[in-house]
Amino acid sequence: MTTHWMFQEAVTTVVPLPGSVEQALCGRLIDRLIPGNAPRMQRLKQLVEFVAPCDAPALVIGPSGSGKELVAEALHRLSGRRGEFVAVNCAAIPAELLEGELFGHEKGAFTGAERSRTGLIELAAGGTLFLDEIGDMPLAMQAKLLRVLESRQIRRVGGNGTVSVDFRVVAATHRGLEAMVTAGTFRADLFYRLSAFPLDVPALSERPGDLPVILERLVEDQRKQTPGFPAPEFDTSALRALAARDWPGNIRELRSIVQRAFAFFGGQTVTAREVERNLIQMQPPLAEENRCEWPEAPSPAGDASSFDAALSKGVDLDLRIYLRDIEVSLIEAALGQTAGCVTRAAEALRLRRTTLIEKMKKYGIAAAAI
Ligand SMILES: Nc1ncnc2c1ncn2[C@@H]1O[C@H](COP(=O)(O)OP(=O)(O)OP(=O)(O)O)[C@@H](O)[C@H]1O
Repeated sequence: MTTHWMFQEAVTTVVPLPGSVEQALCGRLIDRLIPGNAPRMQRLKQLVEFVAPCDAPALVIGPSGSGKELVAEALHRLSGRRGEFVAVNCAAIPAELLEGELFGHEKGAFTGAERSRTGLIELAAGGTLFLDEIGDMPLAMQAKLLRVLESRQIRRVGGNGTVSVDFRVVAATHRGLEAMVTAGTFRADLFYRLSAFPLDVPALSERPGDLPVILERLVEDQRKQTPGFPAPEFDTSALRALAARDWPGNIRELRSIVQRAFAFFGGQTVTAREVERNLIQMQPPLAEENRCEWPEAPSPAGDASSFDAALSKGVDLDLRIYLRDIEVSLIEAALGQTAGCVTRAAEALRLRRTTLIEKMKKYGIAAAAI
């Protein structure tokens, strides 16, 4: 990946391998590009595979940090387009400079334009222009973008002639564009032009079952970025604790947790206790702190001698987390015995069905996965 241009934070480019080559080498490419197999992700990935080869614009919608740019990159990688993936964050470029950035400018077009410059749209020729945070694009610029999408021609700022450019637009937003259209802050015609293929990326909390595979990818990414640093290992209690959270910052927030885990627990096992106390509440681990060695996922009857032994070793116990783990183990066991039938599992646990469903949602337990 190379970074160009004045607003380096706002613009990135990726040169792809032809999708078919990667696909042949490594199985289903989309699964490598976008980890996660929750039903909504499977549908999204199927759509991406269908939509990728088309030239029509696509609009990726979803909360901040949910992976919209990853989806846009996947569209590009699977498109077979030979050009670059040029990503522009519309919210990060001042409104008065956005036109020059996108369309380029001629020498002397404005004060300080000492030489002519190719715009980002031209840079994306034969490739994909990714317009992130499209909801932040000023209305005047929206009108110009629509004209370019219709005509496939651009005019550099201060230039006389037009240049034809073959590029594909993928836009993304975490905002409700339809509401913006109603409020008059987003052009209806551009909205309909961009949303030829709307692609909905779910929040991380809507797919807790995907957390382990996403976490694995984030750990792998971090390991590549910091070679030589031992990676932490998350045990099943840690995975449950993470899956039970809301994640308002989505995968970006989970990435920060992984970075903390590398700093605090490189080469060690992370349990639910470290997740809560150190990675979420940000208490630095103390060298002399005893780590919880309680047996994980205990049987309902428990084993009094193992508890006695653990207590006599002075093991620190977080009762809340421990009891939650017991609850999760029992729910999983009941669902396992009833082949995932929630009604019968609720009967076995003497819970109301709705209570069990609420608990399954809270802990990220999917009946189908049992
Ligand atoms: N399925 C996934 N598996 C692993 N990592 C992911 C996944 N989706 C996204 N990420 C990572 O999470 C981070 C945020 O993703 P991304 O930038 O695509 O989110 P976004 O929705 O475009 O955010 P924003 O709305 O702020 O632009 C990135 O580091 C990305 O690599």
